[in-house]
Amino acid sequence: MKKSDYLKWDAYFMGIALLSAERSKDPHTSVGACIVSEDNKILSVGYNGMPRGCSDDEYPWDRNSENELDAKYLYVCHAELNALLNYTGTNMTHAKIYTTLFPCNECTKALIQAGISEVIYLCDKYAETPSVIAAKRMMKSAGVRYTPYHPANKKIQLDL
Ligand SMILES: O=c1ccn([C@H]2C[C@H](O)[C@@H](COP(=O)(O)O)O2)c(=O)[nH]1
Ligand SMILES: [Zn+2]
Repeated sequence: MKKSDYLKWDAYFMGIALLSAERSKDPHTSVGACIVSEDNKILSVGYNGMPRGCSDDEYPWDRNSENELDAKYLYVCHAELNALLNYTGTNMTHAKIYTTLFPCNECTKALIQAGISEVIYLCDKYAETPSVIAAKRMMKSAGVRYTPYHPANKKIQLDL
């Protein structure tokens, strides 16, 4: 008889998003994303980080700074956008994205334009912000479903 405690698709893909988030250098919020085709093939992954050529050590990771130029927000490339940009194929129509944080309005615009049809998210801690409210509005208009991830109550320990 086959084993029954194998990793189900949703947990597998959210697990990959969580593992990708571990690559982030953001000390406050690490985000990971995994884009999956409708037939459950992984198309791309991403995490939030500084753009290529912009050193993690030189650019700021602060949240609040008197000068906007000394905070991370103007520079950091979001996980969902990185996942889109890391895709080397040609067709994302009907693909899903698993993300550890609900996408902001800017990522949402790009996800919609790329043809993503569903967003599965782990955390929605910025739900009350205009960015996420606008993101949900656009997703509704564009027919992009957004679904909270239902925890599988499965613990995986990786000894790396
Ligand atoms: O759609 C999103 C929204 C945010 N992020 C990243 C951008 C930042 O690195 C963090 C948010 O930092 P806070 O300190 O929690 O404000 O999350 C993202 O990747 N995708
Ligand atoms: Zn974003």
